Amino acid sequence: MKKADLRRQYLTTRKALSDTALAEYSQKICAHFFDQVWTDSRLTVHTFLPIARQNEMDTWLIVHRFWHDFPQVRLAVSITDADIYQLTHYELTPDTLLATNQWGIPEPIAEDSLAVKTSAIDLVLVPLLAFDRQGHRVGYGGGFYDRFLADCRPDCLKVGLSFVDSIEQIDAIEPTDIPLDVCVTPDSVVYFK
Ligand SMILES: Nc1nc2c(c(=O)[nH]1)N(C=O)[C@@H](CNc1ccc(C(=O)N[C@@H](CCC(=O)O)C(=O)O)cc1)CN2
Ligand SMILES: Nc1ncnc2c1ncn2[C@@H]1O[C@H](COP(=O)(O)OP(=O)(O)OP(=O)(O)O)[C@@H](O)[C@H]1O
Repeated sequence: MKKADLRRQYLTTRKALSDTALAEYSQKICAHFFDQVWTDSRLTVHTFLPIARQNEMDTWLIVHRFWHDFPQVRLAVSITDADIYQLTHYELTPDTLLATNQWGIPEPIAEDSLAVKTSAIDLVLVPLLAFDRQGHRVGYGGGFYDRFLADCRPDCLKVGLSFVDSIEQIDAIEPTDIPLDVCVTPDSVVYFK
């Protein structure tokens, strides 16, 4: 199936999720991530912060678990520059003030935050709408994560978080598409290599 069709279909599916289902799926994904994916050698972890109106995975559950149980881990989140399709990264602490951008994404305020270099990131939690058996993904179509992941260290672990199971195959994969290493769903953890 083509990316544009998948995007439409899975945006509709996700927007129809009840608050109860959203909370249950988010809790299951969070539990699988800590039980099966994260290891304590990964000290700088990048996450997205959820767009509430898009019913994205509630990554705040993961953030709070890190703050509470693993305070040695440095969390990083991005500011999105839509003009150049670039993400720049900053530390996220319990004291970080956030402002919501035009897409409903909570972002730190650059002047008040410590910058984090892409090369320092050990693990990235990747937002997606759908993924396939090879680890390819479909996002909102901006190519923000393709560019970001291309700049990450080769040993940086790319972890997709998905409410749905893998589909057979995403068509028309481009050379710029960076595959995931692993994807966590409410029911399973899928490794691609
Ligand atoms: N939480 C989160 N942060 C993220 C991403 C993401 O997918 N999730 N991104 C991943 O790359 C980047 C932002 N990408 C985006 C690209 C387009 C739209 C957008 O056009 N939103 C429309 C509605 C889209 C629709 O419903 O069809 C809007 O808000 O009006 C939003 C975010 C960086 N940060
Ligand atoms: N490293 C790159 N350099 C230049 N263009 C790129 C790069 N990566 C992706 N693109 C372009 O960005 C566009 C959107 O890519 P794609 O449809 O894969 O987005 P997506 O993965 O769904 O979105 P996102 O990464 O924002 O979640 C494509 O036209 C692609 O060619």
